[in-house]
Amino acid sequence: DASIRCPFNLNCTNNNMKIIEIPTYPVPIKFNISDINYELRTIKLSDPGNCLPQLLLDRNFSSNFPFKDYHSYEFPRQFDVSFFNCSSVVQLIRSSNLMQHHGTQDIISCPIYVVDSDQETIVESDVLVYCTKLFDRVSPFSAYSIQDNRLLLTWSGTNFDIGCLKCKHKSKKTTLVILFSAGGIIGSTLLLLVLGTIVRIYRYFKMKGEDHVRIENFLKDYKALKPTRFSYADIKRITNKFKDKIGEGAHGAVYKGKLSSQILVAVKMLNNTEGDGKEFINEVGTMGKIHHLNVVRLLGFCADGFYRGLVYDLFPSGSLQKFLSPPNNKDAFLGWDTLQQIALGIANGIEYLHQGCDQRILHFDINPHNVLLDENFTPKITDFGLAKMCSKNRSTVSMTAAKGTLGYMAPEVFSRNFGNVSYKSDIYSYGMLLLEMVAGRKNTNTTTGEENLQVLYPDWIHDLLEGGDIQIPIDEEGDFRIPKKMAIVGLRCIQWQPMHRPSMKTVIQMLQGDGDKLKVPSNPFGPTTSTNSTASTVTKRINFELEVIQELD
Ligand SMILES: Nc1ncnc2c1ncn2[C@@H]1O[C@H](COP(=O)(O)OP(=O)(O)OP(=O)(O)O)[C@@H](O)[C@H]1O
Repeated sequence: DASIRCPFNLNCTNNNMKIIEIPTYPVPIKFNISDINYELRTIKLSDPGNCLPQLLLDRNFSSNFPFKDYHSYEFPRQFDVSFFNCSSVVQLIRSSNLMQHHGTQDIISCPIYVVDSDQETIVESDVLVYCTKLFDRVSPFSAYSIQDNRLLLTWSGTNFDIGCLKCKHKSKKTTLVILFSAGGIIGSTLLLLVLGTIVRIYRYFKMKGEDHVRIENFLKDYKALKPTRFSYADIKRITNKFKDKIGEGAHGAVYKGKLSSQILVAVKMLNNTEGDGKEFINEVGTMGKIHHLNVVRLLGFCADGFYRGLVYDLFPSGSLQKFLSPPNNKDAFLGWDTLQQIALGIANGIEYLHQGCDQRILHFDINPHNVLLDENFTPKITDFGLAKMCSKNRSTVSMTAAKGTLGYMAPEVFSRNFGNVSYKSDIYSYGMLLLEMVAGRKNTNTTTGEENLQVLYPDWIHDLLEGGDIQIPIDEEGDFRIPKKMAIVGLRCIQWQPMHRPSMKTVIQMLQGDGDKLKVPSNPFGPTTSTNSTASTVTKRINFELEVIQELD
């Protein structure tokens, strides 16, 4: 009766064995049926693998188990049994050559032994000399039945009858006719279903695969985003004992190195005698938070005793300074399109520092040494030792010391007479950098010796813009539009009054436009101004004390 759920399945094997499959946890259990006696209501079961204890070892029998042990008198009766692992016996017997005498083949194929838990010894023959107890169990079968591989079970309720029948096969012809008529429809439906399922499974695993890759990449990036702390020993290993020096800055030497992940890095070791570590804290604190295409990534740092180091991505092309080519050096000239892209990249980086983070970051040392270029000439702003974080709501910052590099330092940073220190001070430095990119040379006069360098107002730019005879690097196309645009933007950025300088957002818009409508700002020194009439002072980065300026814009 289809409405009655059968608590077991019966099957026949090819060699006429009757198999009963009964649900158990975690997988169903299968027995051979050796005999059924309807008068006594007994069924004899055995393990096809001839190792019933092993078969029962991992199974749990629910209360719905359809049979009970014939040896039990009340229902439901449970037996306390103990399982033993006697596999070590086999080795013992093997080594003592007792195996053949005692026919130990059965023991080898079935090393698990079951006894009633209250039985004191399990040694029944001299074959079993040593076993390890596995565990005690409550079992629906007695130890005696299990160990004999013969379960004699009984049932309550209606009788059932089983036997193995030979299935009659229909003739091939009939089968073909049926197959052709019904199979046409069913087959195509099935085919569609199968195809649909395959596509779904494929999509599912593809999506899962993509998810997995996405998560892995995210975790990798997330890990990489946080700067790692290295010990001095790590740094020595990374730089191969400081073997390859690639440069020297005001605060220490820079070495080439390699992380274990094969990533090439630049390691800047700060002079440990210098300062109170403020620049180090500044750089790690600021750069650890910044992630932008146009800002160098701080991969890690070292603060180990007196040693302080910073680990960055390596940019083998070096700094932008190397690519500021004088007009007569055509080989070093990058071309105006590339220079414009570099200018835009730096502007984007500064805009991000000014607007893109929770707090506004003022760099205070934008200059061509502090812009590194990757292999695609993508600029990366670096050197955050002088950077300052401030609230975006405040337009000005207080400052106890002038800081920056001369030639790029805004007048208000140099002297309070020129106005308030603010994000506009970075705009000034950027403007100077732009003009140097146009001219292919520095806006400082080195002819008077290093100790007496002069900062020049680039009034030659006005000559250029007014069509004067001024030398700038020339492209193959001889197109002056880009250098002209960059020059006008540069001039607007270096206005003396911070309020007359544009924001980085405007700078980016101006650089992205074709520049036709850009107005040239007036020359603050007038047409008669000599290049030597502007402020001059020492060239190195200066850091002398000034009054605290608490200005409001
Ligand atoms: N991440 C880097 N990849 C490749 N070269 C680098 C890297 N960082 C610095 N350098 C090179 O190392 C040299 C020294 O750099 P560093 O930033 O210490 O000094 P600087 O910017 O030239 O001067 P200062 O520290 O006074 O501003 C420079 O020539 C620079 O090109």
